[in-house]
Amino acid sequence: MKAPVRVAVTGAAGQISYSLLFRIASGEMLGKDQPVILQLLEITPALEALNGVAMELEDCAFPLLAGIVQSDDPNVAFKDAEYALLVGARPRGPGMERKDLLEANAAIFSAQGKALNDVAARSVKVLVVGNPANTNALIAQRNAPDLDPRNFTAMTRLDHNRALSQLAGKTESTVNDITHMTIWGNHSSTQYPDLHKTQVKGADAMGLIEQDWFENDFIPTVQQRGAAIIKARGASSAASAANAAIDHMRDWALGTAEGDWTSMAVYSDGSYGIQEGLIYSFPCTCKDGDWQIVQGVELNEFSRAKMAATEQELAEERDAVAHLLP
Ligand SMILES: NC(=O)c1ccc[n+]([C@@H]2O[C@H](COP(=O)([O-])OP(=O)(O)OC[C@H]3O[C@@H](n4cnc5c(N)ncnc54)[C@H](O)[C@@H]3O)[C@@H](O)[C@H]2O)c1
Ligand SMILES: O=C(O)C[C@H](O)C(=O)O
Repeated sequence: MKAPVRVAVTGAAGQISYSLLFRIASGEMLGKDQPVILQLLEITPALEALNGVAMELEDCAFPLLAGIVQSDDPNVAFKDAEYALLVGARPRGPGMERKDLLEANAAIFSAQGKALNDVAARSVKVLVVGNPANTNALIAQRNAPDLDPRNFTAMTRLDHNRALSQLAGKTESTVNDITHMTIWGNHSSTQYPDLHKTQVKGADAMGLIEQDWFENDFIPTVQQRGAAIIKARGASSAASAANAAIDHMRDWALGTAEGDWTSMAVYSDGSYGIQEGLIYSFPCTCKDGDWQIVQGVELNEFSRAKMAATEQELAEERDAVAHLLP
């Protein structure tokens, strides 16, 4: 049996975590041979609820669950963590503007970035789920100067999975038939779900669908799917978000499928002309615990314009919190 690894999860008493933690503990994220110690962070008023979740985790008697730490102190929850899933965030309140939301979360993610910098494993793999996820990841990264910026990622895997299902439905295929899906940019309604390299049973997806469906149905459906779930459920997506977080971390740790890629919001190195330092979603492959941005994807004018629009939004989000960035 391998030695246990420490997996920190924030917002651990929330809706996403209620699905996520049980799947991490059962080995779905890091493999059925990898014991885990869960290090759970919550705000002080939620510690009692968190204790209830911890009791349920115990009651599952997961063979791979080697320990549970509960805390309201990021320096405790992130201590020696090799994986950190930052799920907890301040939700948008009544009358709150996007800028207010950015600022409220900037406080949380700068404190958590500092704590990761001080106490986490040097190779810690950080996934930010809490919204606005890309900019929260940027804030955490900028507050962790001793860690490699490549350690910080944000989640667009839910958008990627949504896009797979929409295309499978349209082409009367299954998600297993589809490869090379790409989400570019921000996890927001400006994201660009791109089918120009996507294949369905080895055939070009764009040859199987109409341009009108791509532009006026597929793209807005994927962009607006989070809002559609909120409208239908009266609460934001939770189980599907947890599932995407598992997929993102599993691929990062254990590798993407041979010959395919996934979508991850990662530290831009200037690839495809995207401003360096933004946390932008690109097509990525993962191997040996590391990710690479897929190079050489050809882009037409339509794609370039969509990619620039979502880049612009991320630059504006960064600028709105610039006074809080070190
Ligand atoms: N990236 C994505 O694809 C995606 C998808 C769905 C939801 N989300 C986002 O994920 C976040 C969590 O969603 P949820 O449904 O679990 O929300 P939730 O409100 O049920 O849970 C959030 C939890 O975070 C905790 N929390 C708040 N501030 C904290 C802090 N400073 N430290 C630790 N914990 C803190 C809260 O007490 C709460 O228990 C939201 O921001 C949501 O918008 C992102
Ligand atoms: O859109 C939201 O606010 C929720 C979440 O980010 C989602 O994509 O489901």
